[in-house]
Amino acid sequence: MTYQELSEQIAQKQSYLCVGLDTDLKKLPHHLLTEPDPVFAFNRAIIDATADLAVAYKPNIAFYEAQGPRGWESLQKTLDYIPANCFTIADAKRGDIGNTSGLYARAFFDPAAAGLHFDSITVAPYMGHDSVTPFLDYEGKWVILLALTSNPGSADFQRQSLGEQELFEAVIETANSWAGPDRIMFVVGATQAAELGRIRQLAPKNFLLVPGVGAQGGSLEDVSRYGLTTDGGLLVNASRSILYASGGTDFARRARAEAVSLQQEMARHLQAIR
Ligand SMILES: O=c1ccn([C@@H]2O[C@H](COP(=O)(O)O)[C@@H](O)[C@H]2O)c(=O)[nH]1
Repeated sequence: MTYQELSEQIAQKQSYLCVGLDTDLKKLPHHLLTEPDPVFAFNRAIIDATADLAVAYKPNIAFYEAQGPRGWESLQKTLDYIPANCFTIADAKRGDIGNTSGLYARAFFDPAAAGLHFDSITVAPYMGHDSVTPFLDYEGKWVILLALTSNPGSADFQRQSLGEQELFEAVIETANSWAGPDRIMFVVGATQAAELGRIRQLAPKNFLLVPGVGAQGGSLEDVSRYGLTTDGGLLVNASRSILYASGGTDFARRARAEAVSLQQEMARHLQAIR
């Protein structure tokens, strides 16, 4: 999906909601456990309940890898089920020396070589340009670099001062010399909304993937106020608050209600910046 198409989806749906598919077998409603593939059955119901409200889906790969080969099968079926007008994110946080990154890129971007067909992947920037560019070799695919993450440990390295800048700012500035905002996004935690003004100065056009509303307590209002651009410019992720709104047979209906509430707030913020 291109920058323009993503921006159009946001305008059409009046939403910048990304539903995180952090599907944990231990948290699935009991009635699904007799399904041949409970993880896929759950994801399919969540996607059916939210596809008109979400512009993106983000399976966190750890939840699938932890299930072994069955997990990869559930992931492939889930990815195939996501509607074409939704942006897909492999939240895999990869990155290694160039030849290894090339294989990670193939695994997530290249169905012709037995890989998956995600639009984008999250990448840790720590190993530098040659660990990231192999992902950019795939025309039309996106890299989402970890910049300022939502967790308390983000202070350990990302907030370290490098003279005039902090490390996360250097990540954004340097990565923006590798490719344009049509290929690179940054992860900025919703719990870091206070830094969004500075981040927007360095990355005025890049989309930001913002996890941390809902279960981690980040504020959608603050993120929207400082992060929205006229192109949209945000993908705000919620995983547990949507997926596990109910553990019963009404889980999909309750998930939808959570997504509706986020989408309605997003529509208000989008209207305010027009
Ligand atoms: O800084 C980051 C980067 C990634 N994540 C991931 O996003 C979701 C958040 O899930 P919630 O249940 O909505 O808290 C999860 O997959 C994380 O691994 C993040 O939270 N923060």
